[in-house]
Amino acid sequence: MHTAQKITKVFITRRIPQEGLKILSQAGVCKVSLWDSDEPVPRAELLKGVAGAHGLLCLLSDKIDTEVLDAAGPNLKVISTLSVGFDHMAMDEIKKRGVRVGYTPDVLTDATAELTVALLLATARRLPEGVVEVINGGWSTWKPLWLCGYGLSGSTVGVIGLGRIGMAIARRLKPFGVKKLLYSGRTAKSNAAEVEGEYVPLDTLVSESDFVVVSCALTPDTQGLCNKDFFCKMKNTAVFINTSRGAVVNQEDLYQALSSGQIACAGLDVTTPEPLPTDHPLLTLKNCVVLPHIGSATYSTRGIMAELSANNLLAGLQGTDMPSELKF
Ligand SMILES: O=C(O)[C@H](O)CO
Repeated sequence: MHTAQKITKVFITRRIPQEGLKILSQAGVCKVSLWDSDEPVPRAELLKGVAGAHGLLCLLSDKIDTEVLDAAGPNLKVISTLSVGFDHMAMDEIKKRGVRVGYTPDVLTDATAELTVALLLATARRLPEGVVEVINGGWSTWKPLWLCGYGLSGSTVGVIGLGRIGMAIARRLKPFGVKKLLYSGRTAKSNAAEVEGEYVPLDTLVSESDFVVVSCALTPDTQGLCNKDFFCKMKNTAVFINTSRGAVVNQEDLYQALSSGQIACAGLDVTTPEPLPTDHPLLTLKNCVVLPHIGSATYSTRGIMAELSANNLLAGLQGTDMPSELKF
């Protein structure tokens, strides 16, 4: 008599790079169903797809809350997110249910730091405005006072959150001739000496920096951190950059700060919501550069993220050590 073999089920919430899918199919230990689209899985399909799954591979844009966990049911052993951020998941509920979580730190640090530097320079030196002027005929001649911006040489840069990505940003900015590098966060960092980083209270960072770069995780402590009070303390000539999570910023307050000249300009790779509606007031401002959350978007980084999230998932299914397990 045959005993029916228990099938290990995995649900993947989006089309992901082939590198990850290959690892899962070659492992031959699970039956994968995939929401085979570049667009987000509709909620009803997510709830259906996850039902009875042992493993879930999700993205930062999927809200993994009690409803999803209930829909998955008691089989669920592992959630692997294709992201370093995990603010989209109800961690308390996940912990209560004993579900392990994998994520993708380190592998996207360089790409995200690179993008942050690119966004900072594009914003401070007004690159998008310049490109538009060339296209629309606004470039009449070389003009001494036209399209001037702000340079890094001799400046003070303040990094909020000198973690893996914050450090990588600081390392890249220093060679531009940054005079002083301030940072703030929960604790002083022992490796800050490498970038001559000075640990200061947030207020000091905000009021003394020419460039304020937000690189902290979204937590209850950092939600809405960059608000009216914060922007009022910044210099009128200061540049504000956020590549962490949109909800760290109060966008109405940022709009006021930018439109009133309280601060010089802002570059955002993250917003609330994502995507930012095309009629959002921030998009009417010339001194605000908004990117569509592309910090980690290099071909190679996304491939490596997919590999890591597949390996995390397999380890979770098999009860072995994950390459990158989130300890919470
Ligand atoms: O959390 C992450 O992984 C980033 O925001 C995406 O690049």
